[in-house]
Amino acid sequence: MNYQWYPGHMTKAKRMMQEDIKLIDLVIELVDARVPLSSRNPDIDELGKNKARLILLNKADLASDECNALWMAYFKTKGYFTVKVNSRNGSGIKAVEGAIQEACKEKIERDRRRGIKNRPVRAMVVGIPNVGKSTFINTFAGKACAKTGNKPGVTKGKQWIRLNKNTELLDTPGILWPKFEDQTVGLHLAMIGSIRDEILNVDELALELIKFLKEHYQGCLEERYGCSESGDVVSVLGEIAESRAGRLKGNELDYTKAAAILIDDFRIGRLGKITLEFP
Ligand SMILES: Nc1nc2c(ncn2[C@@H]2O[C@H](COP(=O)(O)OP(=O)(O)OP(=O)(O)O)[C@@H](O)[C@H]2O)c(=O)[nH]1
Repeated sequence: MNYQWYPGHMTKAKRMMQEDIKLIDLVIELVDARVPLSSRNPDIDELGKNKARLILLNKADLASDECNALWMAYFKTKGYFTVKVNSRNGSGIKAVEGAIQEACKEKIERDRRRGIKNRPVRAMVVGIPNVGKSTFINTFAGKACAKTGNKPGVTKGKQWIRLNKNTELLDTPGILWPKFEDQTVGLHLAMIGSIRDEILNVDELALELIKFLKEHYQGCLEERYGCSESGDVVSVLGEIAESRAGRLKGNELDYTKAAAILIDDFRIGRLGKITLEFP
């Protein structure tokens, strides 16, 4: 689902997050491994202060392995526990359990000192639209997905998923709005598909993507479309149109269709594992 954010939506989302965050020990923040900076929400550090934090580089299957490693190291230096995952097929998911325990070590230790035994860690998943929150929750909860029902003393209507004897997860993720002010951020979010396509100029997006790929992932357009990559961005798009999009009336090249094909191929990983941002 795609969202359009208005000030009212943002205020409401923030209020809901503030409510939910009171109930938990750990914030599990999903970012898109292809755009780890742009897919972070500007307010999450403030909202999640005093909480244990875990960052998941989701959709790691679509991002460059080398960049995934660099981003993991980057977030580590910033003091976050980080795991790369593919929520769709479950790879990396096992490591999340260990990371949760690591990230909540202090809390577990504190409980132990106070003589509190077996109080599970409570966590919630947060992230911008389309980053994979529901997919992650479903995969992570897996078959063990036994909803615990409303708990007395906890806000009415909250459902907790008991993951194991140590961990409970709020079943509804916190939806965070993305940053908008920065043009590059907008562009990157558009490329990965987290901004409504109706409000985008797909041709422009495709030209920007071609420019980026020519510079950082040489050969990937050639491999996919058999185009030369040596010309300017418009002529590369023209070559893609030539080979993939068919002709318009009057024998004109269909640039818009070519642009849509290119963007789609990128989003589902047909151009290879591509990261758009570097630490
Ligand atoms: N390749 C790949 N696709 C993923 C992964 N995780 C989620 N997806 C896909 O990304 C899309 C969005 O996933 P959702 O789980 O609906 O994302 P969400 O964050 O809950 O989205 P909203 O409900 O819009 O907030 C779906 O098409 C998923 O199949 C992943 O790790 N790898």
